[in-house]
Amino acid sequence: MTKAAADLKTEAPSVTALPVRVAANAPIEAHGIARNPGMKLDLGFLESMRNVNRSALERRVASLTKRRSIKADNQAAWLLRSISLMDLTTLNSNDTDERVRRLCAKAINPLRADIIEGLGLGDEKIRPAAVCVYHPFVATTAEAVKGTGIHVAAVSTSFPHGLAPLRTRIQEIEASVADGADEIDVVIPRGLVFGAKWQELYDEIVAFRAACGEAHLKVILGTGDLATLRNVMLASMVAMMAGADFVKTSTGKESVNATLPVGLAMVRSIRAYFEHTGYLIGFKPAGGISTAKASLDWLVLMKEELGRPWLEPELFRFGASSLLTDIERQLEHHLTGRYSANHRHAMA
Ligand SMILES: O=C[C@H](O)COP(=O)(O)O
Repeated sequence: MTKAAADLKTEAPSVTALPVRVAANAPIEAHGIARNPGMKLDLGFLESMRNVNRSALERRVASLTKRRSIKADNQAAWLLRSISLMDLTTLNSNDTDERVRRLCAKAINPLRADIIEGLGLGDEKIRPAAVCVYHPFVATTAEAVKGTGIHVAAVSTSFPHGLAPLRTRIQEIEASVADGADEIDVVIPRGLVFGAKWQELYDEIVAFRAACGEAHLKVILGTGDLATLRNVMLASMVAMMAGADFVKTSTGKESVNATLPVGLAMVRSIRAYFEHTGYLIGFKPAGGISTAKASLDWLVLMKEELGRPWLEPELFRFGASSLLTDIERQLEHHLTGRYSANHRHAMA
């Protein structure tokens, strides 16, 4: 077994090997993580959330990404982990069933045979956690990944702006679930945050969660639109109180997508919610994460701020359309010392 393959095993904590503090206090079930049931909207708790110190968050991010970088020797294992934490995404106006089928084929076999062999992965299946598509491609995706363990994620609720009537947005969720989506990424109407309409936002997300049924709910905040980090933290908290399984940064369509300081603000909200309720909420940075190095920075942030459980697909995902290409190139470089052209790592 090569070092990368061995590291993959040692770097692969299971949810049964959680840090004591979490295992002792949180409702971790034998077969996974207890689903967040949500709670009543607690405006007093929101009020008690302190103002966010942006420069302190930026300093923390700088120290995490500079001083706690992953050693070169371990990078291959961590990059393999980044693949397994990925929602491999296509959200383009020119998506077609054929493109989506090709993307699913890539998800099922994300690495070239020579890279798998070079890393000594043997039968170890390294695959993205989910394929993420628009509603019209849910059925195609569900059919293409059937039996592989890859989840089917649909962006929903009038993505990316969330401005259709509520009933329409709920029907969209129901339609995606009926077509085979087991994860639903909803967007919030940003105006509800600007207007501090927390009750309305909470009620909408509760309705989204009900429409999801067993499908897991990821709530996209559109953080690049939210103007302040305090808005980001408050919107994250309302989403979790309303029963979100994950909070997600961005649609990939805002002018500013996932940034580490915003991610840190959301991660701190996840910690506050955990301390308040005992429930572990997932985090999905998405939009503009396209380099292997960026993915490692996010993993360092998660490990240092929330701990090992958030390096599992149950609690962490990258939403990314082109990250896999760069990771494959970096793995090839790790093996050969050379970079190949992007076209050798075709996506779809
Ligand atoms: O949810 C995922 C994002 O839309 C993907 O954004 P990206 O194309 O910038 O990777």
